[in-house]
Amino acid sequence: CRVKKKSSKTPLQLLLQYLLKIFQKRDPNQFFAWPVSDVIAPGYSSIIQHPMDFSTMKKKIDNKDYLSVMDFKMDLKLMCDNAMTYNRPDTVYYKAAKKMWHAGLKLLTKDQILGLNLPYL
Ligand SMILES: COc1ccc(C(=O)NC2CCC2)cc1-c1cc(C(C)=O)n2cccnc12
Repeated sequence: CRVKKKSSKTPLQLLLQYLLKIFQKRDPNQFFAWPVSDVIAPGYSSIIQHPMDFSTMKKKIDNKDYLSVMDFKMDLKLMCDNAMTYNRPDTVYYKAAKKMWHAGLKLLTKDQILGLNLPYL
């Protein structure tokens, strides 16, 4: 008999998936979509100790690694801080990270989240 794969998501997973999509839309060039490699960014892995990107955040949502929106917000900040550490202020990556973090600060507040019209809130 076929074992039914349990794919139902918890309310937190549904919320974080929704929030992740909002931030990914703000990265049309997909600079934050995948881990940064040493090939495209020389010396990256020796400068950045804790890399983070949207694909890793997606995996963490699916693995239920995030216990709160705050955990998710910390990884968004880590991703942006990494980009503002490795890249100089005049680069597209630094500027994109700065904008991304400001968007994160504005959206990831209790009022903003409770104000989202989501069925599971
Ligand atoms: C997954 O990361 C990437 C993926 C694609 C690109 C990319 O399309 N770059 C083109 C725009 C001018 C070359 C850049 C990056 C990229 C992100 C980053 C970050 C986030 O630091 N980065 C730093 C130095 C050089 N390249 C990058």
